[in-house]
Amino acid sequence: MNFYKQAADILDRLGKKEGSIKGLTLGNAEVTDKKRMYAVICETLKHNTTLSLVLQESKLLTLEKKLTRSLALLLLHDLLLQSRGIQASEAWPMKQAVMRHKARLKAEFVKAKIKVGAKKDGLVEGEEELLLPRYVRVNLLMMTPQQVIDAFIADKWEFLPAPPSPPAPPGPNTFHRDEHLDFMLVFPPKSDLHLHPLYTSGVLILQDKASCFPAAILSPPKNAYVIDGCAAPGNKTSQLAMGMGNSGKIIACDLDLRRLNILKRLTTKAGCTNITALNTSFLTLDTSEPDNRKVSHILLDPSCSGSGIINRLDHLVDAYAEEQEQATILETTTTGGAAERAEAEAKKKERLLSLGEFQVECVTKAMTFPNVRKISYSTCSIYAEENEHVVTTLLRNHWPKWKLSPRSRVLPTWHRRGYPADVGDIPGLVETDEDRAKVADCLVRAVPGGPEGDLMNGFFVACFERVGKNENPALAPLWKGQAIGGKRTHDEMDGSSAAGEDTAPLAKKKKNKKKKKKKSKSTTGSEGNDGQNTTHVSQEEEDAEDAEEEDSGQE
Ligand SMILES: C[S@@+](CC[C@H](N)C(=O)[O-])C[C@H]1O[C@@H](n2cnc3c(N)ncnc32)[C@H](O)[C@@H]1O
Repeated sequence: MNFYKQAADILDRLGKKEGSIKGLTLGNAEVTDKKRMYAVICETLKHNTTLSLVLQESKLLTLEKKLTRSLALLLLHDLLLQSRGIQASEAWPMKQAVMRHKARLKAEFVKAKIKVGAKKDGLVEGEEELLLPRYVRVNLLMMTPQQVIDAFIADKWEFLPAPPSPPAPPGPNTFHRDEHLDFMLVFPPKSDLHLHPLYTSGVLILQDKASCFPAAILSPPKNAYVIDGCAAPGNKTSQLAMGMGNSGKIIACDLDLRRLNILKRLTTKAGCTNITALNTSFLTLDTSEPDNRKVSHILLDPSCSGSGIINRLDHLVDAYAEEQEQATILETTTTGGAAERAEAEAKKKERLLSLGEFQVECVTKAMTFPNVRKISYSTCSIYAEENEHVVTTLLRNHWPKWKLSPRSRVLPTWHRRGYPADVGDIPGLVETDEDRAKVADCLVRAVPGGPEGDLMNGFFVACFERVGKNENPALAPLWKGQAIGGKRTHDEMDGSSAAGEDTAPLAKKKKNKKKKKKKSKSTTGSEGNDGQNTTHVSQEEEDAEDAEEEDSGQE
């Protein structure tokens, strides 16, 4: 099939949410030049607003009836943004259909750029994401934050003693430590550290701040047996290994082999030696297996809608899908449009409910491990259906055997908590607005973007703890009668719950409890970079892209 026709077909399928960019390009057996296809699709989506404006103002689709919207966007992309122009024979009627209007299209493009730029503070499309700071996790297995700070200062970067106030990304060539996570440094938006020797050697890990919350909250002690149930591409797994100083054992499960292979490469690069990667469903793990019986901590970051992600191409796909839908609706009658809209809404609701069911299933499975004491549950979704509603269902089904960790153990200084209005009633446990507020206070949320947002991706974390044998179930919901964010109650400190662990940032952890020493167990394997570098998307870039930013796991 003609390259552009195939690309147009992929754009149409993306618009109908029939797959992900990677799945439909890199993972598509019918595509011959996968890297070029991936690049063209990404670039067209990035410039979609401008190109759509050109399409609209030039009336190209009315003048050239044979062109479809997606094909026109792709051809406009190459005509207007690529120096080599449209890569097709001059005799191809679709190329001719566009070239007939070349002068008009170029003029509309100049106007569209100004219009789009003016709307977005002078930024061109796709760049608003770059207003987010570049968060960098220092890999404590290799260096201390201070060593990294010194290296950047020696490199002529200015170190700010405190984050800007009011919160904003650091200015050009300045950086600072994060105020909530000790191992995190914050750089200006657009900082490209991919070629920095500290990045290439595995010392710096480019990971969104919110994505560091779950492992920091779970905070398994040294020598623990831990499962990362939906682990790939592995940023949180490597953060767990870092916090545990490579002791104990982490079983990292993922259903998707391609993503699991990325996990192996990235955790090997990060110097992690206590990870066993399993290409299997977390839901089918045998809880009676000897290692699984020893598991005390489980991190669950299951597939979700990814609606909180703003610095990935996913949001461009969402915007494109929405625009496609609007374009279709405009072509229908008013009644038809309303019906289509209602259908789209219903589909979205259905999808969220089904994701919510899967997420409840994952945490429920985690609760069946005989010795598990603490489970962190997270999503990069902004929707209550995947967040507060999931937590409500789990508490409804499992209290008083399981409870929520109180705010004092769940990033106590983080300001953004769950939404009380989205916490559901649970007879005997959550019945009043006050109860709802207290449940919500145990939960962590991050609002995507800025300046009203938290300057990171949208995120949600809840932490469940098994109620200890000697605990009074009536006191189990720790928010009942307890000052939120205050000192630990006697009940929390009696050692029978999972409360014994501190939840301070991992870098600060200093324990003097006696611990049995265990040898580090198996590794992630020794797969190195497979060296398939190409002009557009190298393996390294793909891995980094997968791992740097959280994604919906729908790929
Ligand atoms: C949101 S992503 C995880 C991101 C990862 N925690 C990280 O920080 O890099 C969700 C992952 O869950 C995986 N997944 C979905 N269903 C699964 C299952 N039943 N068992 C194991 N993994 C699953 C997907 O393949 C996807 O890689």
